[in-house]
Amino acid sequence: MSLTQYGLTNHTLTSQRRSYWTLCPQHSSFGPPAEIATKEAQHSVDDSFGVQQRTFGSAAEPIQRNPDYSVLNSDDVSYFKSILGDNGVVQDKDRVAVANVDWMGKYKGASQLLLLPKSTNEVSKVLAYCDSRRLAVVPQGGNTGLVGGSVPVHDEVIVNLGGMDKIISFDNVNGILTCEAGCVLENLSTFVENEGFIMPLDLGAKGSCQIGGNISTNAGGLRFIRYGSLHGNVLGLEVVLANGTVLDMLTTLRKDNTGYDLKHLFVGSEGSLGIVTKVSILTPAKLPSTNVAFLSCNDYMSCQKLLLAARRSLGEILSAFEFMDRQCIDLAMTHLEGVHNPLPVSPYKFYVLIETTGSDESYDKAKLEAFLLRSMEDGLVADGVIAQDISQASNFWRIREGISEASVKVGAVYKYDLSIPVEKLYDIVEEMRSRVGDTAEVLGYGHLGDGNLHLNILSSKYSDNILAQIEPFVYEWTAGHRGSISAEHGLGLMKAEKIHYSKSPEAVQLMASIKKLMDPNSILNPYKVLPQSALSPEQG
Ligand SMILES: O=C(O)CC[C@@H](O)C(=O)O
Ligand SMILES: [Zn+2]
Repeated sequence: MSLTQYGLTNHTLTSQRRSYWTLCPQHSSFGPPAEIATKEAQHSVDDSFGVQQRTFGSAAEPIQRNPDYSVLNSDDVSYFKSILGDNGVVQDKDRVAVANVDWMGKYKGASQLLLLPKSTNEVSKVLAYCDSRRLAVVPQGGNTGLVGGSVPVHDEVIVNLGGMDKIISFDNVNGILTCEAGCVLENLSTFVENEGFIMPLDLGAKGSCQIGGNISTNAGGLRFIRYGSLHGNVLGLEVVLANGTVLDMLTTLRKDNTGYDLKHLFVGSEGSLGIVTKVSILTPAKLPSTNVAFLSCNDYMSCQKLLLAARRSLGEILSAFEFMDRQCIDLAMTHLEGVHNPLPVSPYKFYVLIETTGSDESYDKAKLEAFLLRSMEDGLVADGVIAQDISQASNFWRIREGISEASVKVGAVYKYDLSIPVEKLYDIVEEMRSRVGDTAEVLGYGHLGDGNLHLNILSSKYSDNILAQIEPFVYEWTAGHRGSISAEHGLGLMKAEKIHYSKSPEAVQLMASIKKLMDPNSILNPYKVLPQSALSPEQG
């Protein structure tokens, strides 16, 4: 038995990951890619503003607009212009339309106003005003989310942070970056790499997503297995609260046990408690040797065993362990340009991408090669290839990172982002396949090393029938296995009413109390994260 392509050249694969979701050319620092934004309109029910929209992928009836919110008027617009200037207040229908819709074309609001603040002070003035007028606000970063969290549901004012994109400082002794929230992740990556460091997170949307949005959604991504979550890597934040108060928690200290660590409230609360305006984040040292292998396995049990073996054999140099089923590879080959299957000889059931990153090139290579040969001898790996150069490594990553992008090209996609104990993780994919039969294609992939499954169900168009096969089954099954219905994408609009599948009534009630304390007029990102019933005035 041997690897299809075996042996590494002297290439060191350091910056092999390119960005696949690019900046929106029209708006340079925010919004989904323009071609996606245009295509999105095909799925929307109604393109006109001010009409209640129905969003797809949720079995629930459309959420009614809360009549307690004020309706935007011309005095409001004049006030915003006095704070942000004419360029910071966008009413142009085409530009607002881009910000109203998520990149999948699934969630679409009816806002008539997009605000582009350039400083914390401007965000503070905008929020203080909106709070006093009770105008609802949706904070927005790169708008690459998957749960409808970053677009309005009705006529909320959109506050996009893309204009706040300055790097404030970099401590190159400790690797601590301080920057504004609107910095695009890929730009930060390039910046810190030039200083000899890397960002602790990496995701397919890096070319558009912004660090403030990453923090607000507690984005996980491809480096989680090695560097852990943003709760660990974010050292400090500056946040503007709903009433305009600026909360300065922008510490760069590694250790600080003075009272409650409030920053954690804003990591993952999806802009519902405040708007993140500045960030300090720990960046790990960039290591000189990176290797990427693309492998196939005949069954899911082998993938699991391979993960355990990788943890044991590769230890600290393991930096990614991603898996995808055959359906994902087929999808990627059909819809992504310029990629090829590195293992085309026979179709396997599962594919695994393993990356190692370390400081000793010959040691790292030898370790990975020995591990792969042993895994083949043990029957865990059916076939495999180690990237010989940067372009091969890019191709491997392009396949894995491109699945999400390819999935929206089919027509309709129902996306679920689940944490499930690894030994059960693929069971739900198979059960889902037998439920939907040939009415939809079911894909399973994700961050196996973190127990995070991305379950995508694809069909040519959205249908209530298919949705009824999926929900509530997917949530009940996950809850029954003590999993999480949102591993890394957040709850947004899609799952706000489903939180009870993963959190106890007491926990939801405490969250609602925190929300009411911090945003008593409920202006920040309404209809998202928490169920409407928990936030009603009668509750608490
Ligand atoms: O689109 C999805 O379902 C997953 C997106 C992203 O989290 C990924 O890991 O590729
Ligand atoms: Zn993911």
